[in-house]
Amino acid sequence: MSEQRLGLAPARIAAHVRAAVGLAVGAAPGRTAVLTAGTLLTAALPVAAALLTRAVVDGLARGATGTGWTAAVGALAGVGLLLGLAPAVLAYVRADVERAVALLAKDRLFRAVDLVVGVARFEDPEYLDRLMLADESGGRGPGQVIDSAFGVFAAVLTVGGLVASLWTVSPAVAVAVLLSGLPVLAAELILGRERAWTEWDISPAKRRELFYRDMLATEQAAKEVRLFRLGGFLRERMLRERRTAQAAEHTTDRRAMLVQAGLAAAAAVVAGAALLVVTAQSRGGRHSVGDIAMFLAAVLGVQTALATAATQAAKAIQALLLFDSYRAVLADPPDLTVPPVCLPVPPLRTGIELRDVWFRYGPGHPWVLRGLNLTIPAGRATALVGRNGCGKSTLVKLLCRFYDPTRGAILWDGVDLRELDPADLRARISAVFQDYINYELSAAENIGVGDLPALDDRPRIHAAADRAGIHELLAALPNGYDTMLGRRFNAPDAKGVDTTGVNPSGGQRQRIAIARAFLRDARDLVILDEPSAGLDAAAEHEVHARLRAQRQGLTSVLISHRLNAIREADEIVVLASGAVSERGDHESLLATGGEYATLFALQASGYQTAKA
Ligand SMILES: Nc1ncnc2c1ncn2[C@@H]1O[C@H](COP(=O)(O)OP(=O)(O)OP(=O)(O)O)[C@@H](O)[C@H]1O
Repeated sequence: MSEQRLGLAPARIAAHVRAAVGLAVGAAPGRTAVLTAGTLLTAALPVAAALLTRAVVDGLARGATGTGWTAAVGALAGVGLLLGLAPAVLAYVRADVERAVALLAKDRLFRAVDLVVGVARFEDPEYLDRLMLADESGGRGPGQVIDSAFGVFAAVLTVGGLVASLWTVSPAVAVAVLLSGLPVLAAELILGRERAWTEWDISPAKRRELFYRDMLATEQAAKEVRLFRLGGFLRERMLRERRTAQAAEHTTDRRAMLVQAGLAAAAAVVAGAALLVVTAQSRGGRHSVGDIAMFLAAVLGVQTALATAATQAAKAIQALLLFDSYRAVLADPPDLTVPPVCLPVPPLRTGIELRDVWFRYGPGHPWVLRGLNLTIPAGRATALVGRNGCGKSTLVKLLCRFYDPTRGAILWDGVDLRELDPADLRARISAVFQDYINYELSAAENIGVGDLPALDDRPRIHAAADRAGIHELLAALPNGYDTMLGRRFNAPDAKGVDTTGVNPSGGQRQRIAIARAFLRDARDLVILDEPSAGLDAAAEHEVHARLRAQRQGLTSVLISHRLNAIREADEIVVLASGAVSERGDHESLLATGGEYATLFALQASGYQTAKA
């Protein structure tokens, strides 16, 4: 990923800082103000301590014990108290601001993700890497940027104050001590950038590690992992990714340690030399004891503050570079073009036309559809059949505008899908996809997510479940429709007692997915991509009877490898080599004696052999 490395143009940094401050102010304005004031106050404390130390020590040397001196002692004690209290209080406020910022950042990030129109972006490893970094840095990044910016600001104030105090003792020493801190600052900035690059570089390894981890510890994979004895293999792969990430981190840490140790030694030499110079001068009576005491406190303070400024600046740079991923995801251009003003999506009247549609999943991918021409007439059932991989599901994904055709067009009553609002278009479609989702939610929610406004509408949910032939089973679950489907999480029952969920069978899950689609009734287009593959023969018959009733008057696209299930479709379309190879109703296709007739005869003979 190194070619993707992020730059550090000042204008970009300024924009990121503004965005981070905007996030903090938006998330927690009052607490951000408290944090700002507190940080500035804390920055002034070391300077006050150094000046007060001089006053107290000089007073002592003069034998002064009056109210002025006592006040200075009291003030020094007060500053000491504040210096002790401030870190704890500021840490508390800072953590609070960071939590608020993390929440707002996550909200904004996943709103942006939700605005992605198609699905290709979720198949793009670069985007997924960036999203992972954005999620991580969006949470801690803005807080860290602000925190570090404050840290740098506070340290610069401290350094300024202390250097001014040093100047009164020895301008040359003040300049030398200040200059000795500059290499530290430069080195830390470079190290901060390297750390960000390292995080960027290891993000693919981290994502792969997460994948192996999921394989090792999720129910879906547990069966195959055990049967194939994959535990050791997957664990080794997971650790390999971890080792790769750790090796990169180790290299960066070692470089940081060497640079920091070298610079710390140089700073100590400068401090020692300065001390020699000033003590030599004080022998000549040029400096008071208080000057020396303040000088010692100031040299130490300047070096500590410079080191802090450098560390904070490095953290800020690191956070800014990672924050870049966050802002990049937020600013991503649309994946599919949507016109600024979309045409409304009217109810389907004549039909959907695929006109010379060519499609492949990317420039390096083979063509899936090659000049496909097809009309899906309104109010009729169209079945798509064809061998594995011939493009049936791809066609369905294009109808939902999850991708755009690479060439050609898809027209909804004559209007190109690209002219329509994708959300409006999808609101007119009901679908059971081949790879439907099993939500780790309650039974009612598993159906209700098909039409969110109906999430709490139990009569409608029950009716949809009934039509999918699953109502009785769901009603009889331990907590009825409130039973959790899936066993990953506990779910409290009506009395608040934690209960584990249930695991429906494959066919039952399929009926639940069908119920979800039924809940979206009154849609213009119903897509059923292999809706009955997991059902037994009796269930298949029953569900298809219900599907036919559901489809009546609606436009439907039905995909199935069980040709018996789609023989009653108004039109059967056979896809081969990315185009339509045959079309007609069941009888006419059988009469033609082509691919469909061959496949149908094969399946029928299979049933007859099984019967015999
Ligand atoms: N997201 C994707 N990225 C890249 N290639 C894909 C993607 N989805 C499908 N393909 C490829 O596109 C081709 C068509 O796949 P598609 O799923 O449309 O076939 P299908 O006719 O539905 O097959 P099946 O009968 O097995 O379900 C296949 O070669 C497949 O490998």
